[in-house]
Amino acid sequence: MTKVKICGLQEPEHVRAAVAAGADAIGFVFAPSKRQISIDQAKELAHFVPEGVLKIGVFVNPTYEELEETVHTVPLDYVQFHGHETPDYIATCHFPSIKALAVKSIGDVESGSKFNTDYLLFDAPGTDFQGGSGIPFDWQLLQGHGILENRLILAGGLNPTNVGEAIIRVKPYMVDVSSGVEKNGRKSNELIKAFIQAVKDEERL
Ligand SMILES: O=C(O)c1ccccc1NCC(=O)[C@H](O)[C@H](O)COP(=O)(O)O
Repeated sequence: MTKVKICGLQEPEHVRAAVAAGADAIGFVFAPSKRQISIDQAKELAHFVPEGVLKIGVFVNPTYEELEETVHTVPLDYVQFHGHETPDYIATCHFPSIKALAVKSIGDVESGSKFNTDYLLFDAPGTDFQGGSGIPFDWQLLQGHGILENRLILAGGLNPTNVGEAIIRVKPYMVDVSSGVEKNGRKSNELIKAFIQAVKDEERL
């Protein structure tokens, strides 16, 4: 089944809801964002994440010291690089990792081959590439990139209504959502449940 990452969680009730609904991964945003949390908050939230559900930290251009402290304190399973980090920088960090790339053209998709990370997350472009925009990009740009299949995480504007079609068209290893499971700027237990159910329903068809 396509794996699911619920990103930008800030409150215990939403972590619990995501885990109960069957999320495979939980994302904590440490980068400047309306969803940013501190290392101590993430450590508290991590108590609600059982073994087997991945804890992924989202960073934008972090220092090695910041990564090391966060990975060990929370603790995290993966580091998600969401800024302008170079392949060399990521390689020297030696953490299990995900590189996020903003997709405007086929060249952006192809640039993924430069990164020796565990996964590549393809997201919508922002103004200065950050994440959590809630805007989808042209999935057509990812079609036919089967070589990425087991490393491909699809993000950007997914929601309970469009995730089924996204899975059919892109066949990602994992789907990632943040805005699409929020109501009035806050995560919604109902939408988290609906999103994960929509992924499961797609697999049953
Ligand atoms: O979510 C944020 O606020 C954020 C801020 C800065 C860098 C990355 C951020 N999010 C990373 C994610 O993995 C999001 O889930 C991904 O961009 C998809 O977001 P959305 O389009 O809102 O579903």
